[in-house]
Amino acid sequence: MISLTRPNFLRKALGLCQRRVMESTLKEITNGDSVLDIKDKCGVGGGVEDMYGEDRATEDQTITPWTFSVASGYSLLRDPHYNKGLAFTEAERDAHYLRGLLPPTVSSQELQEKKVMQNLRQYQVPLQRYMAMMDLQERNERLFYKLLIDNVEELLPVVYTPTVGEACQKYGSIFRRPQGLFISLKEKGKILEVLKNWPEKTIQVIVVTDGERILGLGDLGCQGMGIPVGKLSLYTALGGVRPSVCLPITIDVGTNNQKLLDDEFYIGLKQKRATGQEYAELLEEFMSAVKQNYGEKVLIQFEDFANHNAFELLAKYHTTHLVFNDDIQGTASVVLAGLIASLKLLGGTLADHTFLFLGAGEAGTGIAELIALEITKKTSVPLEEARKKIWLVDSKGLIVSSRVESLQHFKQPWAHEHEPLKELLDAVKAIKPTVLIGTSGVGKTFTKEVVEAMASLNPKPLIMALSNPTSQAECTAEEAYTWSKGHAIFASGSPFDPFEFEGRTFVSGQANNAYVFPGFGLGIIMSGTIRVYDDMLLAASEALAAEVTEEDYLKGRIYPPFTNIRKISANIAAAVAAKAYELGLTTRLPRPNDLVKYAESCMYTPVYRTYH
Ligand SMILES: NC(=O)C1=CN([C@@H]2O[C@H](COP(=O)(O)OP(=O)(O)OC[C@H]3O[C@@H](n4cnc5c(N)ncnc54)[C@H](OP(=O)(O)O)[C@@H]3O)[C@@H](O)[C@H]2O)C=CC1
Ligand SMILES: CC(=O)C(=O)O
Ligand SMILES: [Mg+2]
Repeated sequence: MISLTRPNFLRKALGLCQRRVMESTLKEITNGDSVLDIKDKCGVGGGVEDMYGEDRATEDQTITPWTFSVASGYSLLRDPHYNKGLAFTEAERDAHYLRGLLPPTVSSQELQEKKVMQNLRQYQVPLQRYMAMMDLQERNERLFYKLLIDNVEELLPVVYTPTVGEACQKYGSIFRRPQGLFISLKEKGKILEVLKNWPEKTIQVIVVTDGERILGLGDLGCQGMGIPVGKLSLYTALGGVRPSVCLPITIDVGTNNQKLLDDEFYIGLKQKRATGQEYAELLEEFMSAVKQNYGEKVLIQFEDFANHNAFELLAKYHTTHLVFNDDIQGTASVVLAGLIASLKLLGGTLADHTFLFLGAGEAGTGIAELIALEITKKTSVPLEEARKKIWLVDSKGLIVSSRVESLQHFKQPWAHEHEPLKELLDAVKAIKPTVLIGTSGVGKTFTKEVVEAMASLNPKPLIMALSNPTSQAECTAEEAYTWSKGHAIFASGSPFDPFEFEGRTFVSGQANNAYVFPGFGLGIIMSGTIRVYDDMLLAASEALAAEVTEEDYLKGRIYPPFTNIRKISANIAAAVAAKAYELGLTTRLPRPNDLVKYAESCMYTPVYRTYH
């Protein structure tokens, strides 16, 4: 294998494509800038361009003295991108200096998968499974993704919600190796340099958090890193985006979590959160550096920011950068898909239903707005009117017009005329919703009385307990089915096991943004889309809803199983890309004829490659 080596740098074995090596080398030598970038900066045309960018126009630039070397067998075994463990063939063992470094047996990837699954299943504690999976990802990336893809229903709760929540809470203690970039206040003024320290030069998706609202677990500061890492592993496993183009980032501006500040193993800045101008300036530098380093078409997914920053960042950057807030937009698209699908069971159109939310933050108001938008697209009802079918309750009670002056801006559109009500149960009785959605981040808030009230008002109450992880779910599947006497249609943000009630087995759906963001991102990347528009979210919702089958409905679910997720992601990607082409937002031209086939052809597969 040909590899590039560099002191203080993660070693990167390339060698599968000579051209990629040369391009990458050229970027490195020129400190990440292309020759044209440098010429732009110098304001001169330069002499004859050689492929190393070493013409007169670049003479005053510092360069990194790269050397090419052949990776020894030992370092090949320790490179997670290329390691195949016992699956190296006899010929590869000869060609790549591996003789003696491995025991004699040659195993297939399938056998390796079987063994690792067997080992994983022996762990009783979910966090141990999580750590074993993270170890595998660091040891053998392709095997990690093969496991995740082939056993998605079993392993999603391990690498994602609920276990990732516990992992973030204990991240300081279980931390072994950095899996993404940490950008803290200490790096202010140097963020572009920090980005250049990442070993991969071509990045297409960044998931970034500042750790202030990790699932429903609150401020976990720097330990929120588990979330971008987990989300990006789903980009690859569920959406087929290559792992090398994914970059997890945690921005550390401190934490207000006193428990973490007092914890000797805490890995982040030991200070209270920076706010106001200091925060805005760091984020501005970050956003500029990302665009400067990776160009216009890198997708930046904001994840688990507290709502006061989340709405502001989206509003500030959606016209200048390719940004997407998963908690506001991705969640909205997934929930809307479930609602569209549920109409087959509930009857009527969306406009015929009344929606009540517990929780009026990112998820709640994001979903509410997309429902209203969909109603206006499907009927001639104006947005203002459509919003009147949607009610939200926050920590102070029902959002009503008498509260409007004191409401945050994102709640104001939902302040309808009504007497103030403090309790959710009173709101259910007064508003008489057909659909109840939990986005409060507070567990056990859909009480027996609330579910019974929903069941008394509706033959089939639709109840969604979206808060994560499981401990924060507004109610469990068992509670929803038991208290509604088997009448509820139920979905939740974190998964629940099938539940048997009076001889019938109910399989609830997982209303989680993981259904949409991987396919959504793939659609954007493969079409070279440069901005995210709401119509693309609606297209994703329609595509996901179309995947729900009669068999799913019979089991009581309004989402398809995750087992088919790669096919689903290809369809979502195609629908999103088609909408982006229609809106003129794409740069990958001409438009491929068959976007589903194109999406499938773009997908990363984790099978081992043969090394010559
Ligand atoms: N299933 C999925 O795909 C997703 C799930 N989520 C989950 O949704 C939850 C909320 O996330 P997000 O919207 O971003 O969080 P926010 O902090 O933006 O919003 C939380 C909202 O809940 C309200 N709230 C808090 N406590 C109560 C209470 N006891 N009674 C009534 N309302 C209450 C808050 O009220 P106030 O404004 O008055 O403070 C606020 O309006 C999290 O648990 C998260 O994991 C989020 C995204 C996706
Ligand atoms: C699923 C998700 O994005 C959340 O709970 O924040
Ligand atoms: Mg989130």
